[in-house]
Amino acid sequence: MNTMNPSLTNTLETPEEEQVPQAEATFDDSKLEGKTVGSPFVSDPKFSLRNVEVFYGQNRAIKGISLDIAKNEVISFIGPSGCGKSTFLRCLNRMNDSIDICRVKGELTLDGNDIYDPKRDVVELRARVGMVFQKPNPFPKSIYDNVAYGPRIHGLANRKSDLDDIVEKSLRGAGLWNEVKDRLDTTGTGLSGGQQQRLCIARAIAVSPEVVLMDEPCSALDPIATARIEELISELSESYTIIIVTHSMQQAARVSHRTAYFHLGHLVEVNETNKVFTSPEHELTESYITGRFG
Ligand SMILES: Nc1ncnc2c1ncn2[C@@H]1O[C@H](COP(=O)(O)OP(=O)(O)OP(=O)(O)O)[C@@H](O)[C@H]1O
Repeated sequence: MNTMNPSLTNTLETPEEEQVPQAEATFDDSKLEGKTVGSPFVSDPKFSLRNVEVFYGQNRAIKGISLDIAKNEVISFIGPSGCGKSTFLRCLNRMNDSIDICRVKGELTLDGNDIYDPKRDVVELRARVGMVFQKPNPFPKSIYDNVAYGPRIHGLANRKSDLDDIVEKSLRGAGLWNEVKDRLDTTGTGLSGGQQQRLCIARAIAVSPEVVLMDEPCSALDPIATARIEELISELSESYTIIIVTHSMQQAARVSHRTAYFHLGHLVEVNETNKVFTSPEHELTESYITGRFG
């Protein structure tokens, strides 16, 4: 595709450190609003998200995004730094609630029910929609207690043997059981970075979520640990809907069914991952995946 907007092309030829500010200054992004190209909608969505806007004080960080996410889908969110990927992800289990200046508008439903209903039990929502963060963040507790924590507070096990089963099943699901089964009472923070991230995945799946949100889950990991987590994502997608924010286009290409490209708070394109990386529909997607900015 060689139909770059001339003002954008000029911007992209500026020195690297000036690219992003100049792109934002010269590129009129208002024409992107509500104009997502590709296939943002599905027939039987797990999440239905319509006209979503997110404000931090006066700053409109998400600008009227509409998207469906299917059951058992793996979808990647990609785009330049600051384009709103994490903000949009955090709307899905109301993690933004903890930020005082943050306001979310629009219609966001999970299985047809309003995520932002004031009567909604947010603890229950976050059990259904779990989250794995960029930096592995195990509790300073034993490996066993890290995984048992959620099932205990949600009352998922009446007997110790039930809890033992959940811990084993979750650690197996996260591909960590064989490495830790003989030291479950040692501290989770003593594991390697990749093991800690798998422990956090075990902790997330221990409460039987339906969805797992992953915000750059491999950015602190080496290539071997990253490969292990990516394998795990493929395995987990048989049981869970997975939404992953990533800066690695190779990772998005390897793990996801669809890929969503964000730009300056807009959702520019959503398509089958293969299409996004081989024949993107939007010139901004093409510019990003070919490394012209971002
Ligand atoms: N807690 C916050 N308070 C105020 N503004 C915020 C907050 N978090 C994010 N923002 C702003 O919202 C916009 C989107 O940020 P966000 O972190 O969602 O982008 P991102 O695409 O995930 O970026 P990155 O790839 O760098 O993590 C940015 O302008 C950012 O400065």
